[in-house]
Order: sequence, then C-alpha cells, then structure tokens
Amino acid sequence: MNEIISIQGLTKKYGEKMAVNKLDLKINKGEVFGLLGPNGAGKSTTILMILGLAEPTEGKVLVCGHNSTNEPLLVKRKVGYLPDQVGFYENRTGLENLMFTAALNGKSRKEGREKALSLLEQVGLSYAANQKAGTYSRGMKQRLGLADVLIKDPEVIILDEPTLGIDPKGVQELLDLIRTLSKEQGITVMLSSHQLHQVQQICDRVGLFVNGNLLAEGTVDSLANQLFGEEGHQIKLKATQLNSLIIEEIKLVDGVHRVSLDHDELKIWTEKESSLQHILEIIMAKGCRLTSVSQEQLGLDEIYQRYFEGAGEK
Ligand SMILES: Nc1ncnc2c1ncn2[C@@H]1O[C@H](COP(=O)(O)OP(=O)(O)OP(=O)(O)O)[C@@H](O)[C@H]1O
Repeated sequence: MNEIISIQGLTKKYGEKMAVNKLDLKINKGEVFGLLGPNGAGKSTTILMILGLAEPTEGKVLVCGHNSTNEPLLVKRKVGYLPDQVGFYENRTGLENLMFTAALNGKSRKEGREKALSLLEQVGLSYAANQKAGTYSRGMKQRLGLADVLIKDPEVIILDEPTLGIDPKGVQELLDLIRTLSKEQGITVMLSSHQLHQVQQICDRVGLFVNGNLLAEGTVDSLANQLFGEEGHQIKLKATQLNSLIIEEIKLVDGVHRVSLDHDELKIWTEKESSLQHILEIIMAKGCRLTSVSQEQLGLDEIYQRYFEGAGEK
C-alpha cells in the first residue's frame, strides 16, 4: 500500500477553540513529511489524533488502513512516536534502556540485545552503549530515542521537534539519520518543527499550519510558488546614488511587482529572473556604482516571516 497515513476532514475543537480545522492530508510510504507552524497552530493536536491519543471532533485518520480512533492499539503497533522530551531510565545504560523496550514489545532477551546493539550502531551510539542514559547529552538522548522508537520495527515514525536543543553538528547527524532511515528502509516519517532550514533539507513535502488550518502543502519549491505566485524571485542590490527616479524606472521593468529601498539596499520582487539584466542596465546608465547584487527564489524563511510570525498570538 502506497498511502500510509490518510487524514480526512479531521477536526478538533476544545470548547469554542478550533485546534484543527477540517484537515485533509495523505502521506505516502517512505515520505518524509514536515509539519510546520507557529506555537498553537495545531501540530501536536494533529499528531495526537494520528496516534489515537486524542479523539477527533469530526473526521478520521487511517494509519496503514487502521482507524486511529477505533483501533488505537493496531495503530500503535505500526507507529513509533518520539515526543519532544524523551524519557529514559537515567540509571540504566543506553543498551539496557533499549533492551527494556524490546522486552516490552515481546522480543526475547537475545533478540532484544542483538537488535539494540545493531540500532545503537546505526544511530552512532555504540561507544556509549554501556554508559548510563542520565549522562547522555540532549543530542545523544534524541538518537537513543530514535533507536528506542525503531526497536519495535515501526512502519511510521512521528517525531515532535526532534532537533530542539541540539548543537548544529548533532542536528545535521540526526537529520541525515532520519533521511537515511526513510530512504533505505522505506520508513515513513512525519516530523514537526519550527526549524525551517532543517525541514527544507530533509522533507519531501511540508504542510504549513496556521491557527488550525493547513495553509498550503507540497514541496518547498511548490509552496513558494503557491504562496508568492508572481513575486517568487527577489533581487537585492546595493549601489551608490540610488534615488526615487531610478526606483520608478525599475518598477516599469517587465515582471517587476514591488520595489523597496532600505538605506542603500534595493529589494525587488519579480516574477522573472530575466528582470535582473534590465535593472542593472538602468542602474549603470544612471552612473550609479554597484557594490553588491544577489538574486534568490523566495523560500521557507520568507514564507515563515509572511505567514507565521505573530500568527500564534491571534
Ligand atoms: N487539551 C487542550 N485543551 C484546550 N485547548 C487545547 C488543548 N490542547 C491544545 N489546545 C489548544 O489548541 C490549539 C492547538 O494546540 P497544539 O498544541 O496542537 O499546537 P502546536 O502547533 O502543536 O503548538 P506547539 O508548537 O506550541 O506545540 C492551541 O490554541 C492550544 O491552546
């Protein structure tokens, strides 16, 4: 089956508060899907409903064909969940913690130990296998958490803010690991995050949540197009002697939608990459000296600034 998670009209109201509003979403086998949004957007509530830990007000979730509300135990067998705060027995070693989870999931001691050692290697923690979990750094605990989730051979893993509080090197390692798991073992991954660059790096698709609504979903590139449409390219340039006449002339260039001057930096939003050449010709013809120029496709940062900032407080 290609479709692993199917969410249909999923709605959750807490009293008058609409936490999740008629969400429709399908996630395919082996995909890495990022749930993105500010605080209070509805990400955790969505995750809880997928796990069968919160009951929808309306709509339904199917995980591997099982209804999360009516068959939570069947869903639990398929899904590994890593919450943002992972709890371990601090006085037991990493290996012992994993073996404990393996035993809870019906594995024999021998099988559990073998699997635990292999997973510790996979997540890069072999060197700390016999170290008490209480002495692990946050990054190490997240990797142990991932091993703990994988020990029950899930088809889907759901990670809540997995990179929170980890140093940049640790973040990179963890993300690489998540991506590898998904691509090599066909595990479907859903992760929630505020870390836009990270999400951009590893997710096949992302969904943007604001105030319980899924604002847009798709690949990062398609999102930028969906949300910015005609203003998809941004040119930034610095030059001497820029003035309002030059700005008015640039506004007439084919494709240009908006121009702003902030100190000596000119920002131009355009639907065409080819506008740049024309703009440079105007600036040169006016005798300005160009000191820097860059052109970029609007991405997640701009999406975040425009759609997310402050949205959580509404
Ligand atoms: N048990 C609850 N009772 C009442 N309201 C709740 C409950 N859980 C969540 N909410 C509200 O539902 C909305 C969505 O919350 P949710 O925790 O799903 O957001 P989130 O996107 O996960 O945010 P965060 O990133 O802060 O975890 C918020 O307005 C929140 O206050």
